[in-house]
Amino acid sequence: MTMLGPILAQIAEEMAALPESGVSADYILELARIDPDQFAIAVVTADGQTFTAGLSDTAFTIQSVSKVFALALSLGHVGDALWQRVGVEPSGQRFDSILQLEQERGRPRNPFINAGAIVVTDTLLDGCVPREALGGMLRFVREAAEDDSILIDPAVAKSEIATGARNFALAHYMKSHGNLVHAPELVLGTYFHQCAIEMNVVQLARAGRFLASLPDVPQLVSPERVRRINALMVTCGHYDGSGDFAFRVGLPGKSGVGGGILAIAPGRASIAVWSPGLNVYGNSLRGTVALERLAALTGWSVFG
Ligand SMILES: NC(=O)CC[C@H](N)C(=O)O
Repeated sequence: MTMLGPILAQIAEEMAALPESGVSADYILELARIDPDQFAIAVVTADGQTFTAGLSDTAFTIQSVSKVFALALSLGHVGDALWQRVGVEPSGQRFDSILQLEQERGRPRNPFINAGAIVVTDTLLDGCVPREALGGMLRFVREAAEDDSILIDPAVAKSEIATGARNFALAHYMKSHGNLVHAPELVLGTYFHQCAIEMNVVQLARAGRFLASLPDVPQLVSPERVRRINALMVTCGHYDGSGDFAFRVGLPGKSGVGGGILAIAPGRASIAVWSPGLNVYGNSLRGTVALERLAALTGWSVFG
């Protein structure tokens, strides 16, 4: 799409002029001190072109966007057996809620809330130590992005361990129901490091190409699994804000509390946005508005 350059420039300008930018995540100290007004967007299209606007060189931790890559990897390891331990329904609750876990006997609603992602990471530790599991995860995203420079930010992982009491509560609760095989400390150590994978928007958009089924990119997952991951991104990718995101944007998407969002226009483009200020659901405020504008200006909504 030839007009994409000017469209992205226009969106970046509009985002800078928005009266509000939201608040950076406050429960992870390393994220709390990041300026919430920053903004970047990158779009990789089916013909292999990359378009950007804003701070497209600035790296951020992908946080919960990593749940998409972890899910793809886990399905490769354990296949559909995963769905015995994790559901495929939206939770309608905050990303770190413990509420449904007791009612549903330690089986998380879906793989994109924290509890579900912790189970997914547990499966990645079968037969290996955390270092190896993280190595496998990094290899996967590097291969997806065709970029070996992608790394983990250890300071953010460490900072999250320091304030991770809620995630420890979720892990221990699931362990009590037999839905965690490995020790909570090992699973969460791995999970926090996977959340601290650092990328800029170009790297993230490239890493998402396999989900958009773009031609001539590494196809790391079968078409059937790509379809299902996209379905879960629509229904669960933004926690209790998933309905709002589908309504406003109309693309499969996954957000992270670092302010990144990966959005997929199937067959057309892989899109990454970043703006650290969050809305009430804990999803990037300007990132969501930017995607809403992009979908409106391109007509890329999957709902026509
Ligand atoms: N929404 C998110 O991005 C949450 C990820 C974050 N690492 C956490 O576990 O709290």
